[in-house]
Amino acid sequence: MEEALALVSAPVPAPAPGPRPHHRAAPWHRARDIAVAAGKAAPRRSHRVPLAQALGETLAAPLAALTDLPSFDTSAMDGWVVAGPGPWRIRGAADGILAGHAAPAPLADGEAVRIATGARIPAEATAVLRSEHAHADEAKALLHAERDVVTGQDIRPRGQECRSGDQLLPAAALVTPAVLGLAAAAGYDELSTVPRPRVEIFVLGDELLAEGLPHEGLIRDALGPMLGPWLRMLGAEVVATRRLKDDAEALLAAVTGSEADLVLTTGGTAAGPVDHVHPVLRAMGAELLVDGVAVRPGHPMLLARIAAGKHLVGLPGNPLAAVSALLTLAEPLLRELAGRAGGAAATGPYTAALRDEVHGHPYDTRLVPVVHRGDRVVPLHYNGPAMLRGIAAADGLAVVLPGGARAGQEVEVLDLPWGELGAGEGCFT
Ligand SMILES: Nc1nc2c(c(=O)[nH]1)N[C@H]1C(S)=C(S)[C@@H](COP(=O)(O)OP(=O)(O)OC[C@H]3O[C@@H](n4cnc5c(N)ncnc54)[C@H](O)[C@@H]3O)O[C@H]1N2
Ligand code: MOO
Repeated sequence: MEEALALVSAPVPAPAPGPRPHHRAAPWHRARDIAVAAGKAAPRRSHRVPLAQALGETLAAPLAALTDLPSFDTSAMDGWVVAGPGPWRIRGAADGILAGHAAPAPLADGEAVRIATGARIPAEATAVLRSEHAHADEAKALLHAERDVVTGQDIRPRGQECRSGDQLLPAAALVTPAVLGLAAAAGYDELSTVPRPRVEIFVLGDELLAEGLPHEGLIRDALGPMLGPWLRMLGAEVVATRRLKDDAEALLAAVTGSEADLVLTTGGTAAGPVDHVHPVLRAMGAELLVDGVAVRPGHPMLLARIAAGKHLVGLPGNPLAAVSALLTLAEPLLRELAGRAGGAAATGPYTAALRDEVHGHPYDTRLVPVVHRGDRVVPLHYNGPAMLRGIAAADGLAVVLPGGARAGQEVEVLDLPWGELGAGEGCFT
């Protein structure tokens, strides 16, 4: 302890004695708004990447078609392409016209030729007959239709889906596998996207073990294995997750040396003798944008601007408090930095009715793990600040305002990024 206090004293200023005053705690919605504003104020970035690397990023500019789609009149079916009314004289080679072939010779009125799905329609053709709706006579000279033929049937005209230059998707659209397919069809080899924000994670704590069972006051690090994958699901590139001892000098060196857009620290946010995050931020001359939030769990969370366009989010060490801070401060900031805020992926919070009553905190907002069941959300037990058992069975966090919420009351819900995978039936409710 002596040693730890000595380390904090020079050159990093020691924390103020006694508990940190709470007058600076921002209301929960205000804290999120500040995180959004911090993200919006950061410089916009974009890069050009091959299609395969763009997955999960957002479009930096609208996606305009580089070609008509389809780029030529094309057959929608395997069968016969005909000109004029039938019956038709069967023309030419047995194979007919195949997809990928050069322009076929024009059809004369009264002619039919075999055609494959996706093949180019010859000039003067009027319709395509599916093979199952037509038959040739025994001599294979004449083709007869087996049902009425409508002009233009089963021909996809050039430009049916889009014309070259048409806007296919707006800027900020999330690049999904379907978007990669559309971009390729529309002629793109590369896309201009917003790069994933780079995040570096520093997990603080002398008491943390990287493997094995807890023993002699040491506990497993629950945040290192959780945060990287979670941040990737939020669209971040995690450059590293490093465990640091409770050492102010080491933390200062790590934070100042980081090239990430967002540094995440875990632990050390409170006012204990080895809680070095505040003193390190002071030593760096960082600007504290949020210093405590009126939310349970996680109230010592903080957000600081540590350099132009670079931020630090301090997550409290209690694991559920860290999740609360991740979703309160890091998620909205990253959504802005990743350019996801304006796109269709930005569904934002919504409301749902609680199945059961949730007791409130007298002054602070509570974030409570819930799981969707039908049109209701069920609050989960094991939601204490040090517990992950509730959140591990959850697919959302309910925002319970001071005073609590009755059964049946609508509350705001923050989806967890794996919600669509579905949470298993838990025995926790
Ligand atoms: N005097 C006060 N003490 C505390 C206050 C306060 O307002 N005044 N707030 C409490 C609250 S609320 C929280 S939350 C914690 C926040 O603590 P820190 O951010 O400083 O975190 P630590 O003290 O380092 O750790 C707290 C707790 O979490 C465990 N921990 C830390 N890292 C991990 C990890 N990676 N995996 C699993 N568990 C972790 C650590 O062992 C502690 O048990 O402060 C309260 N105190
Ligand atoms: O933020 Mo603390 O999690 O209330 O224990």
